[in-house]
Amino acid sequence: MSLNQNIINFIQFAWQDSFGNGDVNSLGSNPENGSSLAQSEKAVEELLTQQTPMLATDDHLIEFSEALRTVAKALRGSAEGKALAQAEAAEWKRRYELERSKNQELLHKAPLNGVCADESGNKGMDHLAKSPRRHGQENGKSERYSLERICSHDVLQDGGESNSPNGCNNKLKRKASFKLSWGCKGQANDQHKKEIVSFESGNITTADRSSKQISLTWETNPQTVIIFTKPNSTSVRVLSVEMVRWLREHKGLNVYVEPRVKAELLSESSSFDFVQTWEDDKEISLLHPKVDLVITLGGDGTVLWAASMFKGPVPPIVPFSMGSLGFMTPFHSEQYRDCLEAVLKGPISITLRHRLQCHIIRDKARHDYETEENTLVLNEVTIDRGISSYLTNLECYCDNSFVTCVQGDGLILSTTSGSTAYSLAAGGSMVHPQVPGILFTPICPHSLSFRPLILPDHVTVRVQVPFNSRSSAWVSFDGKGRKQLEAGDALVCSIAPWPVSTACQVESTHDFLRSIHDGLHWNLRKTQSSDGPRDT
Ligand SMILES: NC(=O)c1ccc[n+]([C@@H]2O[C@H](COP(=O)([O-])OP(=O)(O)OC[C@H]3O[C@@H](n4cnc5c(N)ncnc54)[C@H](O)[C@@H]3O)[C@@H](O)[C@H]2O)c1
Ligand SMILES: Nc1ncnc2c1ncn2[C@@H]1O[C@H](COP(=O)(O)OP(=O)(O)OP(=O)(O)O)[C@@H](O)[C@H]1O
Repeated sequence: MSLNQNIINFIQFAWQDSFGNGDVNSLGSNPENGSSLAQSEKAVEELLTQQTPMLATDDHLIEFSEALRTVAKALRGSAEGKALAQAEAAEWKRRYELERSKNQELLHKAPLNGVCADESGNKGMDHLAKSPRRHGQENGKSERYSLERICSHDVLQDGGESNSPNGCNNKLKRKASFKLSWGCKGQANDQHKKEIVSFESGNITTADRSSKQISLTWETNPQTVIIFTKPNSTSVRVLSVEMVRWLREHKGLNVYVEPRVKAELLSESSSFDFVQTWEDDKEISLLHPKVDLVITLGGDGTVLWAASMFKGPVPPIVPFSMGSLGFMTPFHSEQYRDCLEAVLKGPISITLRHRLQCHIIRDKARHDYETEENTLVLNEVTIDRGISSYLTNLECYCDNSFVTCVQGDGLILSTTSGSTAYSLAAGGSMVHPQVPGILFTPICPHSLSFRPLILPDHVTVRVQVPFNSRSSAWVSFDGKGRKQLEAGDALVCSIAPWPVSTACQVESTHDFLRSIHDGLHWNLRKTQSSDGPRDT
């Protein structure tokens, strides 16, 4: 094959892979393609090195070779990603086949063990009877019970009498207990740990695992509160003066406020010099261990603001509504005394709101230490086209699986708390804030079939601006702190280990429904009158 032919082949492969039919398997699963691509890429490199030195003025050639290098880099990245995903898929397939053949084997042996079919003639899970085994054995280190095995189909067979409804005397007594293990990210070094739950009777129920209404009970009295207030609002300013005084004089609490608010309070009266504040945002992140409660006076934006001040754990927030909408602010400011009395006494219902931790990885960063700091969001992280008039082109991956390519105005990765904010406006579902998950909502996708997704809470989502993108993209965090994403840069996002707990007026579900009824007038319609045509 001539070198020129090689270049043509290479460009064809590059074109197909980058802009072609979107078939993830097309390149990696065809070894011929892979090797021809590699040969062509090599040949192009050879050609480029064999070229007589180019004149500095030969701009087209320089541009062309740069473009080829970029394409080669993108191709290599994409092929590596695909290979990884395929290896993982192959491993799962192997495990599945192994499990299936083991089950088949047991199925054949089962009649000899006295296991019978159910009424439908099928053999349920119970036919996977094995030799007697005690629960204690599951704690052993044998490979069979390694934590990777997430469920046990095993049945204890201890020689007792059967109570089988179909009269089959199969000596099965009860199922074996087992454990399920969850991978979870630890705080230290982000190491993966396992959370293990035992199922004593061998029955999986969600009753103990589901996220229930959470109640907070103080074990010692709260002593320190921090108040965040919406700026430039006279009503907020008036209330903050009154509330700080009441908290000190009637409740004997230590009060922290923002430096701006301390100046406002001192301008009212010098008697407010007991109020504490901080110098810079770094200092406030150290306040967490001292503060028992956060109070916000404003709208949802003030709750977002308060949460953003805590880059790690966040004390419980009591949000007073002094804005127009107030999805996350159930408390009425007029009754602040009663509300705070109840909260300080406890117990209180809380909504545990998950946050997303977002991290930008720059293509030009060569070392781990060059990565940027994590940003935590309570509502969402948005990747959009900013001032560019081109479509955004965003490649999205969920763990190592390719999700899709977003071509449109952008993408919202939202928490369930944020599901009623920007994500809702872009067509995403409204989700109860205690449902753990990540909403994947496109903004004006240029495609008829791009419906929003909800992903489970354990995944890591990666959104990458491809090398062939016409423009850069912009990221914003809860509507703030815009950052540019250049071609090759990626945003990586997962559920953060530090949720935000907000106090409920009644309880989580009641408050959520109230906010969608009162705030959005959800499904408000005049009731149809009873007169008129009826089914006969
Ligand atoms: N098209 C849109 O709907 C759109 C566009 C940009 C930003 N936003 C939202 O605004 C948020 C920032 O809020 P802000 O107050 O700082 O800005 P803001 O002052 O521009 O207010 C945005 C509006 O969104 C409401 N809001 C915020 N969080 C909400 C939530 N979880 N559920 C329901 N409504 C919510 C606020 O009450 C406010 O009315 C962003 O996180 C984003 O979700 C929405
Ligand atoms: N303590 C604060 N310091 C600086 N900015 C703040 C603070 N609290 C709120 N903000 C900002 O002020 C803006 C408006 O706040 P907020 O949403 O609470 O009030 P609102 O707009 O009147 O309420 P609503 O959105 O319900 O109508 C938001 O952009 C928010 O980020």
